[in-house]
Amino acid sequence: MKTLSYRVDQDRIFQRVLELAEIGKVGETGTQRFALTEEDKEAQLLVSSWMKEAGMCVWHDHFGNLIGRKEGSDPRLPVVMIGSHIDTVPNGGRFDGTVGVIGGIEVVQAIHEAGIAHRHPIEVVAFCDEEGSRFSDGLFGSRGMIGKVSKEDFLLKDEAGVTRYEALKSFGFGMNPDEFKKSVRKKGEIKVFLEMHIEQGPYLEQYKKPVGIVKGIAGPAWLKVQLRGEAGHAGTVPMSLRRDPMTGAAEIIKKIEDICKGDTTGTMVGTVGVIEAFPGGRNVIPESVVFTLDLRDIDLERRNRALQEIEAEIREVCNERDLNFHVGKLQEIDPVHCSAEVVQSLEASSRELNIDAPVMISGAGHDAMFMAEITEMGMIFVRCRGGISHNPKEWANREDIAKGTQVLARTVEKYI
Ligand SMILES: CSCC[C@H](NC(N)=O)C(=O)O
Ligand SMILES: [Mn+2]
Repeated sequence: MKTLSYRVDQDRIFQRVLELAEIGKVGETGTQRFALTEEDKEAQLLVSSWMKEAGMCVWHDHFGNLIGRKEGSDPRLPVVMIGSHIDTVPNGGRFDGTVGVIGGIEVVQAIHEAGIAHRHPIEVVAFCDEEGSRFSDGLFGSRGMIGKVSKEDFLLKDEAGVTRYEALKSFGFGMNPDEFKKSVRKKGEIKVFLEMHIEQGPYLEQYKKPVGIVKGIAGPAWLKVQLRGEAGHAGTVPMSLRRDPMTGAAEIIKKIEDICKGDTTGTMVGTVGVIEAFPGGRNVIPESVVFTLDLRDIDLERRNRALQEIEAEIREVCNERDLNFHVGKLQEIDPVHCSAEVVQSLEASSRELNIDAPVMISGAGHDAMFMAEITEMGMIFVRCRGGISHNPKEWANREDIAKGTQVLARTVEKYI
């Protein structure tokens, strides 16, 4: 069946992924592009040029989302939207997010170059600040697009003390956070949201499949735990007299690992990615220690029970060690299920293309989680080597990315 999927240019996709990765390059194969930075601006200009080449008009909404739109025969019809992100984690890889934006542009470019008529408008979105690397809460652009961003979200500060509001206000491209309400999309405005993304886990490689179809996305809870004891001289204070928040943190972090490892389903994961000590002297018992916790599960009840267990452990360890503590919630996102109808449509597209794509769960979070609140949502996964992600070693091969884009194209064809 000669469908749009045959027009996907795998070399053009792969070259664009590698070209984009040169912006914010770290070492040989790493990338670091935090939201609303100079690197992000350079990347947005490059991606905008590809969107225009694909026949789209391009603009930024007031949440900093980069949007390309190709009109159909009836502009009043709801949008067929494809999206992901181009911002990264610190010292990240080259494929996380970019594969979905570049793959989406490729689908529209194939339609444009083939002169394929379609009724619905198509939009490709590079969502702002998906990773939350700069302002410590993620999925900002997609949360904003569905109207779930508060004024406080604009006041979050980066390490230099710059607020997200100031970063948006000064980024250019006509965006203005004072008018963010104008950029909110309502239920009914979008017919379907599709996101293609590297799996960022080992499942597809383990089962030797190039592509997967997502049926559910685990929900992340992000916490900031602060422990306070008493600073002292590393050489003179006997161990029995110390109120050391670092050893308290070590005991708590080990208990977090035990709680997560104790989950027999294997879907509960907990990560302490950042830990800082004040004042941070090698011969000073710290006065305070701050660490982050990223706790996820596909089952909301199980995740919240684990959170309660962890908070009880924090209380117990701090009582025993005479430490003060504060647990702050940075973000809590519920797990979501993908639209059954879209999952079936993606499965049918894979079958029609003779691609054996298993249905699976996503441990990583995605912009699709929030888009599911206002429209039917589906996700396509692309195999990545060793399941490695959030790491300069991240890699997906051009054939697998092309297969994922073909499934995306075949499915988009059914909706436009
Ligand atoms: C929950 S906000 C951060 C989203 C990020 N997403 C990906 N795909 O890496 C993650 O899963 O860590
Ligand atoms: Mn990521």
